Amino acid sequence: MGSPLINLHNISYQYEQTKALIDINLTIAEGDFLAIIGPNGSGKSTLLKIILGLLKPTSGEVLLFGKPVNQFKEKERIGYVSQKSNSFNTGFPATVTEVVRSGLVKKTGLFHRYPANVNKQVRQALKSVGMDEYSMKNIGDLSGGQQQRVFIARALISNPNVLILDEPTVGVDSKNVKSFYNMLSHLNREHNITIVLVTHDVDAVSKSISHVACLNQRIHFHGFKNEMDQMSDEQLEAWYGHAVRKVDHQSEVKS
Ligand SMILES: Nc1ncnc2c1ncn2[C@@H]1O[C@H](COP(=O)(O)OP(=O)(O)OP(=O)(O)O)[C@@H](O)[C@H]1O
Repeated sequence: MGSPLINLHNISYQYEQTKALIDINLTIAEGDFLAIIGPNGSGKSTLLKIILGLLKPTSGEVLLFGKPVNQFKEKERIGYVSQKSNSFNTGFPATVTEVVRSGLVKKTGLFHRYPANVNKQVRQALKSVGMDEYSMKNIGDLSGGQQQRVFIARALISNPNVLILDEPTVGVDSKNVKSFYNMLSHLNREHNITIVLVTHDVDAVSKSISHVACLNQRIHFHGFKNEMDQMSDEQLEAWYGHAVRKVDHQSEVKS
């Protein structure tokens, strides 16, 4: 196991009326590709916001690279692509290059100059998501999946160690979901980027991930993805809140 990059200790979170998270303990290590899965309203987005320091837990502690989240200053080490990235105003006349370059703003500040090698950095980021041929296109002229790749390139331009994605395949048509997850797998394996994502595509994502966390207010399972198959029906029911039936897609295809 790689060194721990994100540690959550006894995290709980309460919105005014709703208990969203209860006593979450989770360690994400260098090199992990973790999918957080769970039914609607199970606290997935809340958990990501707590990791990113956008919400302060009601109780518990978050450590990023060994430091408490409020003392962690190297924000560029964690890239984030929110669920709403591709609801960006696509009528806005920005090229793919401009969108990716804007990922450096948090590093340079609004009124600072971009570094001299910015064009090379943009090219590398676009290449790593398979979009280098689209650099001069208008972002509004791309498909949902292509736009999402550009937003990932924007997150990658500051060379993060960790990439956090909230439902990145919303807006990606089903035939492109597989190649989208292959691209994330490539970033994880070849560029050594630790990936944490929230998704509902349990089946499509399962070929790419190393770990899975099943969340429904509490963590009902966290471990290697092949161990998830050993969850008992009782554990599955407790997780989902109602009876669930396991479907083996492999045997469905064979029979
Ligand atoms: N800003 C908020 N104010 C009050 N309650 C909220 C707020 N955001 C989320 N909640 C509630 O907290 C719970 C967890 O919500 P969260 O968005 O984290 O779930 P989720 O698993 O990401 O859901 P989905 O899969 O539907 O996106 C839900 O019951 C939700 O209604």
